[in-house]
Amino acid sequence: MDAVLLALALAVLAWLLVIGDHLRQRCPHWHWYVTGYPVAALRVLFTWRRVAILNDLAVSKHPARGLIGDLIVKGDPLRPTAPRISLPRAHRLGLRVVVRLHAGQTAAPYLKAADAFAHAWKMHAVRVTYPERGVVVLAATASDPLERPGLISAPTAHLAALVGVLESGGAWVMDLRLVPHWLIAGATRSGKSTLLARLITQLAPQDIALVGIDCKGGMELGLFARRLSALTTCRREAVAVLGALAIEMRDRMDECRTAGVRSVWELPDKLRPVPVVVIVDELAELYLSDGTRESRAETEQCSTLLLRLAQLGAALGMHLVVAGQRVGSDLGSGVTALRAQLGGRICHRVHDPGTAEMALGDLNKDAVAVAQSITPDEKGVAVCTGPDGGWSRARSHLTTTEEARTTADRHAGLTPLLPALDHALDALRGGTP
Ligand SMILES: Nc1ncnc2c1ncn2[C@@H]1O[C@H](COP(=O)(O)OP(=O)(O)OP(=O)(O)O)[C@@H](O)[C@H]1O
Repeated sequence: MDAVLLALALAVLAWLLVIGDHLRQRCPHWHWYVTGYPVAALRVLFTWRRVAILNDLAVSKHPARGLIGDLIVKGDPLRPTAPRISLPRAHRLGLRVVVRLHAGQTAAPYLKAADAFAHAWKMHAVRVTYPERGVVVLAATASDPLERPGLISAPTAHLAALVGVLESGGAWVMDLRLVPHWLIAGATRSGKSTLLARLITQLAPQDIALVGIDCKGGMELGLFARRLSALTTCRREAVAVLGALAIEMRDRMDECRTAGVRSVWELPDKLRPVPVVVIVDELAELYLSDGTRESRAETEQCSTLLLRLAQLGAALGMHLVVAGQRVGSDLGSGVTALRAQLGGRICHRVHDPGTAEMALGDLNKDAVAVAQSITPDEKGVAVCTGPDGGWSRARSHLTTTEEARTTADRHAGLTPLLPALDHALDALRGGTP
């Protein structure tokens, strides 16, 4: 009987070796379950104590000093006990271990040891989370799931955009009903415009007015002009359009007050005004002043109007998606105040630590470190926040400019008219108001 079992095991092993490569390429998840996970799980179990001791996670049940005859002996206690861990449980992309902390231990040394875990277990990365006091979860991924992310689908909802894949393999959705305003940071060539293009392709078929503020002369958002209800290409125009939007907000407030409701979402469908999503590309252009009085006045107006939009817009169906290379506090206190109102954060690779700190620092210090470790090769990779306050690495779906423009053109007929914005722009450009 034993001989039969041994022969069977050898046959399965041989079969796995033969189809190993094929399985790895065609079904990486199955390859991981069958060959990677058992080895990695054993590695975790066998190395846990040593890794825990090396990283000061093990403690001794005995005091650090003892009595030998009449002598008190002090020193590092021998045989420290590692915290208890669960059996590693496999998931699609790696494994997960639950650690029960020793009494008085916090998650901080585990966060510091994340790289050591990944090294000892030969995994791509280990993420440490602490769902409750006394418990830490170590989620290890075998390879970078964002290296070659597949296309993923998710149920569509109004004002929600499926923009990419999360590190967990789930859908990365920017849902503006759940998180009304977003900040997207990233150095040049990090993937901001691709993400905005993806966002626009996802919102274009919906009953939404899109307003573009692109002070790079409209080079980026101009491609989608046919689906935009208004497009501004310089700061003066931005001030005019933001001013018109502030008036629109006041009108919406009046409508809500008259109907006795607290937000436009409580209005009957017939009366509900169309949601407006204002997309700003290169935020710094709105805040940088050349020192002249006119320019300073414009930046102050922009700052105040954007802040008002972010503060009051959510209940009035007005949303803000702001992208920029630099969003550091050096741009002025207005940017810091605006950031506090932008609940959704996305940080691609950045040049300066100040921008990563500005994008994620007030939410999670670990997220800042992960954002700073994104390399120039990882285009479209970002750290993003979720509606539950958590964060994750993610990668946007590569959307070519051509694809985004074609989609915007295809849905040009859905572009809602916002006459107040047109009038403001016409008045500024010297056209007929
Ligand atoms: N998710 C992605 N997957 C693969 N490649 C991507 C992804 N996102 C962006 N890229 C590639 O990275 C390059 C730069 O992207 P993009 O133009 O979006 O960067 P950017 O941050 O907007 O740069 P800039 O500030 O200079 O406009 C492009 O060639 C694009 O094809």
